[in-house]
Amino acid sequence: MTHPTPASTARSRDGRPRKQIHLGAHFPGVNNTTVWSDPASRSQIEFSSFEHLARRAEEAKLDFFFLAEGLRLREHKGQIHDLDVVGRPDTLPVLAALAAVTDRLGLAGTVNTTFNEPYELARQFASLDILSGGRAAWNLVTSPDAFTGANFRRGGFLPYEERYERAGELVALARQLWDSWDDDAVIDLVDGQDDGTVDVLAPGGLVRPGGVRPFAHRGKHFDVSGQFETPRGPQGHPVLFQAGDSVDGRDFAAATADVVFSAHSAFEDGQAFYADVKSRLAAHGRDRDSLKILPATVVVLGDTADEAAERAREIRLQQVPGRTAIAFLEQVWGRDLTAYDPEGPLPDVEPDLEHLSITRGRVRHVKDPGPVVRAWREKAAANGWSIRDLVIDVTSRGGFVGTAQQVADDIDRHVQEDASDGFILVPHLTPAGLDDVFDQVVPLLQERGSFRTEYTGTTLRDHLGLSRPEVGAVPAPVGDTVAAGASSSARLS
Ligand SMILES: Cc1cc2nc3c(=O)[nH]c(=O)nc-3n(C[C@H](O)[C@H](O)[C@H](O)COP(=O)(O)O)c2cc1C
Repeated sequence: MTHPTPASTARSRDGRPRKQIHLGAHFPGVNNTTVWSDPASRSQIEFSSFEHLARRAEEAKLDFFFLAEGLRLREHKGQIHDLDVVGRPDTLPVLAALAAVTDRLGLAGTVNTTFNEPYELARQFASLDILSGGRAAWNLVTSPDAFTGANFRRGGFLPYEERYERAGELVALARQLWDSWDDDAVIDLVDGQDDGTVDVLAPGGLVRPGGVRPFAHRGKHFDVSGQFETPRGPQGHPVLFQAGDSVDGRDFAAATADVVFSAHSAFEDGQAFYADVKSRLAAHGRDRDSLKILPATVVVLGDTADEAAERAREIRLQQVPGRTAIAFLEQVWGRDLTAYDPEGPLPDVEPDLEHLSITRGRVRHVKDPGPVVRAWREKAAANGWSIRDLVIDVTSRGGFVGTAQQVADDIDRHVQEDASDGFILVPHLTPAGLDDVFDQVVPLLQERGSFRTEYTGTTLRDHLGLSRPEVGAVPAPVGDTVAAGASSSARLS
């Protein structure tokens, strides 16, 4: 099922061939991971910011650039949440623009499966794959909340338990659309020769008889039929990422995804998640290497371990100023806590169960705050912590903190010992926050033979060691799928 990952003869400590590390560069969204108040931070919306991170990631030979998505401005107590930056552009135009200024870097975009239609998404990602020469990836997310859904044309939200059902039908349908074109469907008009190669990018004009087939599908969530407009991309199907953590999410990943974007970056937690998700693959007839698991992580470097730890502490203090700490507690307490001093003890009032959705849009709501509040009070009392100290602790994302050598050792250990297949690196500063990782840590990973020194392929599937799907190799969507029999030999318009 998979290509061998780029060759290295080096072996890991237990004698297995050394696994090759996969690395992505995450362009932060509008949350407080980036210290927006730092003078070194730039715009979250100007193209130069995206371009900086993408160019530097490509120079460091990373696998891909990664964009998250938020579809509605967050609100807090009825107001736009503006403690961090507000507003961001749509994912796909940004990636298309980056395709023009990069050459090999994969371009991964998060796009929701609940609010969009399969034809639109299949066409957009096939187009990105074509424009980028085979570098497109789609991170499938399923957030179904009504607050976000109200922005969409059908008020388009779903019952929570149906989100993966719709996602599964949508992706299977997208694959059917991508497969409705043969790789060599277009006859090259320049030389008119049938040389049997993938001719998607040739200046074609004639469709080979039978090379493009109509589709028709009637299922629970979609009832569509027609002909797909966009030729099959260089990768056949864009690489599919999945981000979702529940049992349903893990099964969906095992059935569907090429990459899982996870939050399990700590070593033991990572190993448990890795074993769990990989063990689900066999039931879908897939081998372990056909799915890569890449947790998000942050890296803080220093000349000594102590210096790095000190810097990490400073970054956390910048990420969680007093007002942010209070706003975070208000999400759990469901009430206004602005009268409390963030440098003082936790609020003595109890949570207001009537108003738990005080914050709306891409946040996790605590269903029963009682046990959470009790545990936090105990933790704060035991450590002598203020509100701000506690919020810094409970919102910590862990990550790698140390000298470049220590961080390289640690990243490699996680990969060689199956806590992950690599990482999606999240910077503290936008857009230059990963420059020191590229300059100092990546060369050490390269020296030990765990990370490529040159790209050996042209597509993201090549970088990740993933096979290129053949036409028709994946199952049809659940529902009535009309076999794509009748052929089209019409001239392309
Ligand atoms: C690491 C990670 C990153 C995510 N990134 C996004 C995102 O950028 N946009 C979004 O709408 N949802 C995002 N999600 C939310 C998931 O798509 C999903 O809606 C959520 O995790 C609930 O699904 P689950 O119950 O299977 O975990 C992310 C989830 C995880 C675990």
